[in-house]
Amino acid sequence: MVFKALPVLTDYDISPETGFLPVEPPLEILPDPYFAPWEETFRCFNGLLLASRIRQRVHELPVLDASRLTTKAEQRRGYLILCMLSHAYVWGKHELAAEVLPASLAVPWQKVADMLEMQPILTHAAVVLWNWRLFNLDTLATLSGSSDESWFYLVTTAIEAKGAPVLSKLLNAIQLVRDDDITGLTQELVTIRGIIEEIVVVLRKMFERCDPYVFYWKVRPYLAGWENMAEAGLPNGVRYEGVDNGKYKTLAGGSAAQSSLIHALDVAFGVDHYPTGFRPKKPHHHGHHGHKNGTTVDGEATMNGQTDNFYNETVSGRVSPVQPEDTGAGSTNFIQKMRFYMPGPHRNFLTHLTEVANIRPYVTSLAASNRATDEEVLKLVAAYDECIHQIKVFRDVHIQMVTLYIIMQANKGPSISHGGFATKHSITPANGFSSDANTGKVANGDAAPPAAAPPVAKKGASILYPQKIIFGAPHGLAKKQEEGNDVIRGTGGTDLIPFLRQSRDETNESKIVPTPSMIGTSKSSFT
Ligand code: HEM
Repeated sequence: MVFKALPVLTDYDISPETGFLPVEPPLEILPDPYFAPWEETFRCFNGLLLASRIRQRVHELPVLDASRLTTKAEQRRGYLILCMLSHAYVWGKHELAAEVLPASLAVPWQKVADMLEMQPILTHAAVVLWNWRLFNLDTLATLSGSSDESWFYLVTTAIEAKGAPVLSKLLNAIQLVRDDDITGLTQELVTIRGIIEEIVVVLRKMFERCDPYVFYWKVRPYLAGWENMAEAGLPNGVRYEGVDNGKYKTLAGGSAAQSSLIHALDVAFGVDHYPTGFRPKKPHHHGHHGHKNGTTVDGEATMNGQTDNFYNETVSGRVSPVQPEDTGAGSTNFIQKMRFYMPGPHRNFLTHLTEVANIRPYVTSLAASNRATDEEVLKLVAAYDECIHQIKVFRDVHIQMVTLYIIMQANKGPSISHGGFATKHSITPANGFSSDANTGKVANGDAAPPAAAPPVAKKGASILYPQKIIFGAPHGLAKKQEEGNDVIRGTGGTDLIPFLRQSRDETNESKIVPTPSMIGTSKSSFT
């Protein structure tokens, strides 16, 4: 039998030791003095943001040529700087959201994103993979200047580090399936289960030092992208001056849903995800399966090893390199959409992994064969199911986290009526804050810098940071609580908690021997 070659991690910018994290700590400064204007602005951008001076400073920046960032490390540093400065610029502080991003940020941001095969928007890669230093593990940058934000990123970075060794083990497991080595595969799965368990231990650390209030009101607004952001004053997204003739871009904000690590687990274990509310009922796994031989890779487009392949838009299926158009309850699952925001080589790795993933069909076919009651097969099935169970536990804990950090904070409301953010009427020359949305004059009466009359949201946008009405928006799942209606809906028709629950349930239902979900599906458990 001819097998497709297994991916070699290093071909995809992945290290067997550090996984999707770079082996060397990210650069703390760009070595070429040409980029000093960026570094100098970056060094003090938290203070500039707090003083509503960041836009002014950006207007003074020259348009630098990002092609002078020659190494990967330099490109990642440049990308981090431009992500942070651009999100600070667009969302501002006590300012209306800016609808136009000046060329000094837009042009090099697009350029460096292209070099990294990414998008010009704040991503998991920017704030988690390339934003740390080894000083008891610390971040290089935060938007809010808070230790809570550092912790939020660092816990995620630590998950990437803890999970890194799993990647080689997943490839080993795939090889062991090809070798038809049941005992070896069982051992490998037991080790993998242990690693996923450790990931969950790290995940729980989020509760220790990231205050939900600070996260929700001070950090999350800045992670937002510009998709489904009409209520925040960006109905069409953001125009990047000097890029694509200034066409509007709508891009989702940063989310750990972009973590290639979690995607790799789903792909390797054949956990499929469907658009929210569109999920085929999985048939019982015992007694039948869709593959004659789980070790064959050719022709297994969906690799879930079942007969329910009628739905072909699964996450572990192929991923288009272009941005999926439908971001809501339509045909494209949100998790799949997140691959668009990963570094190119990592995204390509997941595609390759999809093509060779064979564990689930193999285990499924054995469980349905006349060897189903052999002790070694029973052990294998148990080991596989325990891996799935740990991924499901990860999602259980994650749902609790989202409930505490988002749903509960949104329900409670801010401790100061405007949540620390200005509404349009509070931005007047009298209060001394920043620019006037309608005239483009800065608050002290001086004319705005000529390069850019502050590009702001349209007249009439009255809510800058609409946490009070948007649930879940910053990661691209805008949620709007309809008046007189208890249901929290996403503007794309999706709903935050149902989406996460479905993802958790899809995991649980991937077990060969079904067990009920640990957390009930009743809505009341989360409200
Ligand atoms: C305070 C902590 C966290 C909050 C509030 C949070 C919030 C969210 C939200 C709102 C979503 C829905 C999709 C979106 O809007 O992006 C999501 C998805 C997701 N998050 Fe988190 N997250 C947190 C921490 C983490 C961490 C540390 C990880 C680890 C990698 C993680 C991994 C994921 C994944 C993989 C998804 C996709 C859904 C799934 O696979 O089931 N999250 N998160």
